Amino acid sequence: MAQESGFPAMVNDRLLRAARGEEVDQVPVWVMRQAGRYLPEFREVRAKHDFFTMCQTPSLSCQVTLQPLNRFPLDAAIIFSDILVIPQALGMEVEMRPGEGPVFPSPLHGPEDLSRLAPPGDACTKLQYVFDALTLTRKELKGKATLIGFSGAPWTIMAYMIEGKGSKTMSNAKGWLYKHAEASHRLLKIITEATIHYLVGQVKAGAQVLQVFESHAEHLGPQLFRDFALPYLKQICDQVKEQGEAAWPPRHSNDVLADSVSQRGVTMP
Ligand SMILES: Cc1c2[nH]c(c1CCC(=O)O)Cc1[nH]c(c(CCC(=O)O)c1C)Cc1[nH]c(c(CCC(=O)O)c1C)Cc1[nH]c(c(C)c1CCC(=O)O)C2
Repeated sequence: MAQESGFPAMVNDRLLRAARGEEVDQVPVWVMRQAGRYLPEFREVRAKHDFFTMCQTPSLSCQVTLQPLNRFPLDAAIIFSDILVIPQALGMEVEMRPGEGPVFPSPLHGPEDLSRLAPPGDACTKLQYVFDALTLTRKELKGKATLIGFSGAPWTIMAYMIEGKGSKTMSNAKGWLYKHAEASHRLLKIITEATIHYLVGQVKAGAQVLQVFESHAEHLGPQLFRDFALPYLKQICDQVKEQGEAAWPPRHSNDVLADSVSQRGVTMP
């Protein structure tokens, strides 16, 4: 594990052990959105900085990632960032509006808008700040908890890029799947390629476990999910494992991945 050598030894590897199917003394615990507004110390930092400025500043990202661990005996830290940094790296503007959530001022209206996107291979060079935040946080954790990296899954990211904000029905994004199936696959491929580079970069930077959030899976029936979500999730799992192999002992986790890929929220040991 060449990339691992620069980091402190693990004092608590409960989550890593469980992810590999090994025995653990206790069930590992971490919390969805464990860094966030419920913490007064988070709100204090947030009052002074724009959301994406916090994501883009490794010292701030590290600080708020560690805040919940200072209060609770959690077994993992999930890096403070957002799934929408991928559309940003592809050249789209995203704002985090208080009380409203994420908003894209110029979402994708039709297939002709795909020409606005930056090449996916270049996207990661713009996300160096996430890699720096991961490396810093992994060191600061001093082995007391597992560091989790993450991304959104392609369909979920595509839906945001088209809807431009949260939506109860995702009707515009679903409309693309029917009206512009070929362009939908082109967009999903772009997001998939950027995401693979991004997740491999996260592993190299110090992430020990990856989560891929398919938060909008609920809007797809089984057939649409099989056509527009599953192949891209599988490609991400296969290629990240292949390319991240030097940083990742390839144990029996492939089977876990294959089985869990159809679930909402894929955890990659
Ligand atoms: C869909 C999605 C997003 N972001 C994320 C998902 C996938 C998980 C899920 O299904 O919920 C993932 C995410 N977003 C955030 C994290 C950080 C790590 C952690 O869990 O502690 C993670 C893992 C920070 C955040 N991301 C966001 C906040 C709150 C923003 C603020 O402080 O203003 C945090 C801490 C904002 C965000 N970001 C997103 C939405 C819809 C919102 C608005 C919701 C809200 O306002 O609570 C997009």
